Amino acid sequence: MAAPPALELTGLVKRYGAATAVDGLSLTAARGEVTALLGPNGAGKTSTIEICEGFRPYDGGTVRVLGLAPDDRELKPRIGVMPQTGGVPGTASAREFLTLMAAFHADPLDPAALMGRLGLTEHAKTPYRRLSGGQQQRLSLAAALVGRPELVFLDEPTAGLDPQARHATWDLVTDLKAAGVSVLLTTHFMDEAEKLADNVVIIDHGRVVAQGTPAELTGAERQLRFRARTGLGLDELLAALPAGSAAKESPNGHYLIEGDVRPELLATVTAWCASHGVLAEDLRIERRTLEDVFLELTGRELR
Ligand SMILES: Nc1ncnc2c1ncn2[C@@H]1O[C@H](COP(=O)(O)OP(=O)(O)OP(=O)(O)O)[C@@H](O)[C@H]1O
Repeated sequence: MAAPPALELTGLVKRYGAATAVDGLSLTAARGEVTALLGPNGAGKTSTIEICEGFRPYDGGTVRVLGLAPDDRELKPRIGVMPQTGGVPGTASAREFLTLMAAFHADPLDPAALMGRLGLTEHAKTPYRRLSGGQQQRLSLAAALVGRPELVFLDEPTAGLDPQARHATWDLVTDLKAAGVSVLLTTHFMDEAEKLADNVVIIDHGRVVAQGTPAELTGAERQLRFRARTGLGLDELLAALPAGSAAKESPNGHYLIEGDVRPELLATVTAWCASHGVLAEDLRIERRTLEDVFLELTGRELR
């Protein structure tokens, strides 16, 4: 029988008092893939991931992690968890903490090698509370990986990291995937999701608003975008554009022209703007980004 997916959530509901943080969320994360939960602050990403880790009760739906219930004791040694903050005693050094974590596992990675990989060797004896934010983050990541987990949960693994540490973390996630490890990560950096994820699940208000590979979500077509005052009448512009083009304002003040984006189309748009006294700000031709997808789906910016 085929191994169950890394994660299978159906109709997940989580309430905090009267507020519904996760509102019927369903998703499947395949084994050996990197799945990114992408969404703005408060979308329900942390609640979802903590439910999967077995740290939070939930109010409805079903949750299967490697085919098991999240509170199944058999699951603990098979998953690695990097929380958003905390989890390490302030007085423990990186070496002490990782050695302790390694002792809980049957076949752990070598803590010294892992610290080397994550640039923590120099700080091996420093108490956790004296480490910088980025170093604390990397220690949490090391702790999540030391037990050679089959599935790793990374909650905003690069929040607050400098670009170098960010790229080192990305390399590590790529290596995990190459080693066959399944990864579920949360992020509000769309470039992170685009770079790392096989499967992106865009979440807003506790619901899945879109999911697919980055390429499926963004599509291959080029488009033209600009910002200008709200309420430009687009019918006349559309009439001047080649057949099959589309022009819309969504959300207010953000204009999107879709179609066969060639030099002539750009010239038509800029000429129309000039004749209407419109300064097209941030005019750009590009492929859609996940940020654009989010904006179109929700009418809001991701950050
Ligand atoms: N323990 C709690 N008690 C009450 N409300 C909570 C609690 N934890 C989260 N919430 C609320 O639930 C909603 C979802 O929060 P959650 O942390 O899951 O979102 P998130 O997508 O991870 O956001 P962020 O990117 O800011 O971490 C938010 O409105 C938040 O204020």
